[in-house]
Amino acid sequence: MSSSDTVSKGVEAEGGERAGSVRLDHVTHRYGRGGETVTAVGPVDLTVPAGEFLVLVGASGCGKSTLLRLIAGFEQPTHGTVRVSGAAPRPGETAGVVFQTPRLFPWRTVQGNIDLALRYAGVDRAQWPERRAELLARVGLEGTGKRRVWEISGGQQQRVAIARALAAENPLFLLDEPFAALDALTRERLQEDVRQVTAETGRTTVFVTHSADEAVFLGSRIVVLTKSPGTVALDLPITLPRGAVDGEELRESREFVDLRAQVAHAVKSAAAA
Ligand SMILES: Nc1ncnc2c1ncn2[C@@H]1O[C@H](COP(=O)(O)OP(=O)(O)OP(=O)(O)O)[C@@H](O)[C@H]1O
Repeated sequence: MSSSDTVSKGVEAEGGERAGSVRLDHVTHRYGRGGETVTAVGPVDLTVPAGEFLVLVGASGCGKSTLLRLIAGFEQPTHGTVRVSGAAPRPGETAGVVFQTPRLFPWRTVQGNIDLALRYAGVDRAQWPERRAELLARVGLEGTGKRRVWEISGGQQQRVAIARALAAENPLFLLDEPFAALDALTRERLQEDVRQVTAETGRTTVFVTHSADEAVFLGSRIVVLTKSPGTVALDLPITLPRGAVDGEELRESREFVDLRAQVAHAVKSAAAA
């Protein structure tokens, strides 16, 4: 692992907060103005310590993406405050973000997409080849740099999106249902990759999903939201082993199966309440 990989370990940010920590104080978000408004989330109080892998789970429309967008700084809370590393989040700077679809530049090559992210992150051009190779290797895409985006599969495109989000080395990594459109096998493979990447780099991660299985496999903590406007229905630490593990073995373990059932039940109850 290169020194640049350990992005958040021991780094202090504003106000003595550790880089990558997230804090939501009494956050509510309402879309629209005047007569037509939708309260999407809140009130939510949530503290995510640096290095944690938090998974937000809940029924469709409960406000998961809205919470993620608030943490990324894409939206401002209607009430309350959001802090990342002790400061207000800045869109495009605070976090690496991966969306449900890869959102790559289709006319560029794989490496062209990565290079754009490196440029945006202010990485010295002389370092691009090394950093690019490192990022592509990290997501298992060695040797694909010169291919066009349309010449690689959907799963590979999402790997490029992950590499791009890691390029800036921010201590916070946000993923909004990144594997929802992929087949089951690719999805499981990418889950293992994300689990490994985040464990190795120590990044704080907030991951949105509908899937109890995905949540338990990935998270060191799971927050289940109530139906809209989403509030915290369940806040559950996950104590499964986090290092290098055999994914299949983990999924078959008694503890995993029990936790998955507990989370699935909580999601169902929260949606019905
Ligand atoms: N830009 C917007 N303008 C108005 N309402 C919005 C907007 N974005 C989301 N909403 C509404 O806010 C609520 C929460 O939406 P959000 O997308 O955060 O939920 P979600 O849990 O991520 O849903 P899904 O799992 O279906 O993606 C929903 O009622 C949705 O219709």
